[in-house]
Amino acid sequence: MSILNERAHTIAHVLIEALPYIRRFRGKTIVIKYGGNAMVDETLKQGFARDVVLMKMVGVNPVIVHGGGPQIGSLLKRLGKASEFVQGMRVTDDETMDVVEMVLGGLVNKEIVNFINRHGGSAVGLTGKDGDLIRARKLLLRRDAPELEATEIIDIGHVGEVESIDAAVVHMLVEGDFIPVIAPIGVGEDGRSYNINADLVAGKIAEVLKAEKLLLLTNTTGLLDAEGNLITELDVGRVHALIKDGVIAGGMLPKVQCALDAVHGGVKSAHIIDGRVEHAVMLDLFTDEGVGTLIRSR
Ligand SMILES: Nc1ncnc2c1ncn2[C@@H]1O[C@H](COP(=O)(O)OP(=O)(O)O)[C@@H](O)[C@H]1O
Ligand SMILES: CC(=O)N[C@@H](CCC(=O)OP(=O)(O)O)C(=O)O
Repeated sequence: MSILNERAHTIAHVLIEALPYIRRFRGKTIVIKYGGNAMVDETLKQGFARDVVLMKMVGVNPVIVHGGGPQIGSLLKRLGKASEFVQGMRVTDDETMDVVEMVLGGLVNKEIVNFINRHGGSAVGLTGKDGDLIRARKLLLRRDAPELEATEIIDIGHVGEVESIDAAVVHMLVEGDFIPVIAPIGVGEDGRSYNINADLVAGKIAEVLKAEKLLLLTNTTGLLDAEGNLITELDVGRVHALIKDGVIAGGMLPKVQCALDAVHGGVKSAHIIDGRVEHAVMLDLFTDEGVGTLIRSR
């Protein structure tokens, strides 16, 4: 076979391999959590934008929820403010909340929108304030304090949890063939802004939209065990032990929690994948190559 024929053969093979997946996902909603750690360079960002546009073009409805933790961290650093996390959540005082809103609702959100639109899609950026999409309440963390034989409540400022989602604006955009790009900022009953972990927002949105799949793009090959090996499918019964032993920690805590909540809430499956791999979204959805950690209800 000539080199040209060989190339044509490979292209045909790849397209044919995608066919059953396109048929399966056509008309369905896929919620993609695009973590700040997966937005590391231009090539990856362009690859992500192309994948999302291709999904839309073949009839799948992507809804993006993005993070931006490292991007918030770097602006805080430039402003001389330290980043502090408790149980994977950023301690958010008044000044930090302003920075979070600027970075997530402004810089990061508009960059993703712009990338998608430059690659032929029609993306629209929103925060949870637009259309009253994400109603939030203050998140109070709990920590067992054996020395006091009690549970300690920790207040970490303007950090919220999702109280409710009004997805009307998202439905409207999807029906109009737009790609919604959502920043994880919620609004309280009193009109205050809340900084919400992006994984938690993605999980709830996936639930409310009855998504076919929740894809969580991060900076590891997936969930790793104590030896650093990839856990390809998460056994729900194992989760508590993994948390108790400190194997699931930091930013992986809300990720695993939201994936479990989403599948219990009706999302068919959740997948934690490596966003540092070029075209991670396309590989996961349209080929047999999907890797990472799969979480599904039993
Ligand atoms: N068991 C685990 N497996 C993989 N990553 C873990 C685990 N426990 C903690 N982590 C940490 O969680 C991080 C991913 O969470 P996070 O930094 O919040 O990413 P993102 O910005 O993509 O949401 C990993 O880079 C890793 O440092
Ligand atoms: C409360 C809380 O921690 N909010 C996160 C929101 C951004 C986020 O979740 O970004 P990644 O997905 O990139 O980590 C933060 O301030 O970093």
